[in-house]
Amino acid sequence: MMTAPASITTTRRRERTPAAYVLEDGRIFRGQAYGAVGETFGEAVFNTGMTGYQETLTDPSYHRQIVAMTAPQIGNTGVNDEDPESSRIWVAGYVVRDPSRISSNWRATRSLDEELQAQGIVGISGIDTRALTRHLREAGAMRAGIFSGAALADDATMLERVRQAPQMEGADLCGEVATDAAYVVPAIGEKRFTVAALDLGIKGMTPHRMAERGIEVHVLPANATAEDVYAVNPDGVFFSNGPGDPATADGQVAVLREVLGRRTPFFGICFGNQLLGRALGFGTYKLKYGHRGINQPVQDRTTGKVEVTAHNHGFAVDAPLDRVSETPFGRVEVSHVCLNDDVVEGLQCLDQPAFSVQYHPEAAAGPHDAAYLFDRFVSLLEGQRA
Ligand SMILES: NC(=O)CC[C@H](N)C(=O)O
Repeated sequence: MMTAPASITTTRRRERTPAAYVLEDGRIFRGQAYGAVGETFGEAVFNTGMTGYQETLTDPSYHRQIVAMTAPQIGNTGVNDEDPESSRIWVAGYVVRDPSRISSNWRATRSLDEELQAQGIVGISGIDTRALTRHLREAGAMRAGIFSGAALADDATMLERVRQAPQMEGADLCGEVATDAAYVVPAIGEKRFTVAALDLGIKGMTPHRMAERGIEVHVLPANATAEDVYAVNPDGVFFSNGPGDPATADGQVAVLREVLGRRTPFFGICFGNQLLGRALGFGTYKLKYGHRGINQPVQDRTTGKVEVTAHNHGFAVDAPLDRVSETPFGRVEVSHVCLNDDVVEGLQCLDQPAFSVQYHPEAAAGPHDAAYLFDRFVSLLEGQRA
């Protein structure tokens, strides 16, 4: 008799536990419990990536968000020990159309359903995620809740609970996901530079991409001061991605202004781009439904090239696309723009060794089109030394 190869694990068909996904505006989707049974609240968002669900689930920027996957079948390659971007799943809840009942991959150690249950992540399956996505595109991201098991109640009660949950606008969340203690990611091969990286919810691949280029990365807690930053004697400073509303991060903006004042090379990703925008004097605003996925077209305006890029942002920088801006730290231009909707995707200082992007050149998951940005950072570090 043939035995199944070790790489294939099958998931027991779960008994159908009814679940409801309740949106703040009263729209309700009914399906079955997926992952843990119970209740959870967060901002309803959708991700258009067809692969990379493990990286999505463990990206700390998804803290307090209920993520729906637009790809209809999720879980096909199970869960492995190599792809997580942090030590745990951060999404507040998970919404899928059709969970794969078979996990088939040579690296898989367990099924996604088992992993969601083990980490207590409440999810829902069997709902029309296309209708959900169309609704969120029309009505905008909003608060939501998943209810199953004993938490499933009458519609009015569930809706009331959703409407009591906190909003994403004004949420200060970096401190809830970032490291408490500083740590060092050593350079791979010969050490060329030291960088102080503020952890605002950093993904594991980011320091790795720097380490690959000879950078020793000192990852610092979100509340690190300028003194802490300069205590590591950095050749450059990096601000990471992270959850929540950038308008709340006044402490980090003050640190960044000091970095700019000292003309230390700076690179920011995502939340880090929003904070560079704020440090330069621009505002930030909430997008209607955000950009989340691994297939967003962005134009690098300095080269004219279009990149396919990974995104996870619900806020954006409010900077003019059509002209160079004068700021207290010199001239600045919008270096990258999203071709779907003209949202600012990057800032380039013209009189400072500083730049940032709103998207994810570390590509975990996602295409590697934007990896050159880490090389641009290395050029800034080299330039400072010359
Ligand atoms: N990935 C990120 O850094 C996200 C930044 C911010 N929380 C946003 O939603 O826009």
